[in-house]
Amino acid sequence: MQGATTRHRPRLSISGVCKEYGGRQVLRGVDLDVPAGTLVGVVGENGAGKSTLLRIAVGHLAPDRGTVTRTGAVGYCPQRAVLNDAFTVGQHLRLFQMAYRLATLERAGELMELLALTGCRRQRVGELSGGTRQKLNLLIALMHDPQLLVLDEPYQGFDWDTHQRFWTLAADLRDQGRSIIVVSHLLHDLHHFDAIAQLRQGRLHFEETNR
Ligand SMILES: Nc1ncnc2c1ncn2[C@@H]1O[C@H](COP(=O)(O)OP(=O)(O)OP(=O)(O)O)[C@@H](O)[C@H]1O
Repeated sequence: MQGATTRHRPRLSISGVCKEYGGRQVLRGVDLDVPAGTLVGVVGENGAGKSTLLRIAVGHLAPDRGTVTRTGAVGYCPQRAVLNDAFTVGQHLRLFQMAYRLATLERAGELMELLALTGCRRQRVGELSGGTRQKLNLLIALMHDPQLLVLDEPYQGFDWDTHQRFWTLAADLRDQGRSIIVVSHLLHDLHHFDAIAQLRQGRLHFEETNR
């Protein structure tokens, strides 16, 4: 949260970030600090620049100006899942186990249970429903238990029970001290956030919530 507490050193600190595409300015000086134990919502109209901001936050895209500082491991759930249709769910888990250098898939197994994915382990990703693909996309972002979670509309296509379980999980992770950013379009989800950052005309406008 901008101007928020200095209790904790922010896990993510974005300062004066600007980005344009082909002469069109999308971000015009964005500042955002996300301390440990904070769940921040980023909202805004379609095309406001939310995904652009998150891609810059995780280092997938370079800003034209401004700085981004991150500490600790990052878990990024992109808006569009980057999965290989020919591989099974289990093969994805083993691939990311190597990429994250995890000794075991214990945490992935817990998340599989929580997201009701356990029965899909042997299925090829190309055969999964949209919501189930999205569960795997989220699981891959969380399976290494990162300190900073950057989640771009992570519950697209989730059924209501899974949607509710996602918010319980997000609150637990926040309470354990993780820093979490979630892009959301759903008005009925805004009460879950500690702060809401609205992206308007290339700048973030902050609202505290009653949480
Ligand atoms: N690689 C790119 N090249 C050119 N323009 C882009 C590129 N990526 C995004 N844009 C444009 O930048 C603007 C912001 O896009 P972005 O995807 O960040 O918005 P968003 O707020 O996440 O939108 P949505 O709510 O629809 O997901 C849009 O006008 C989009 O067309």
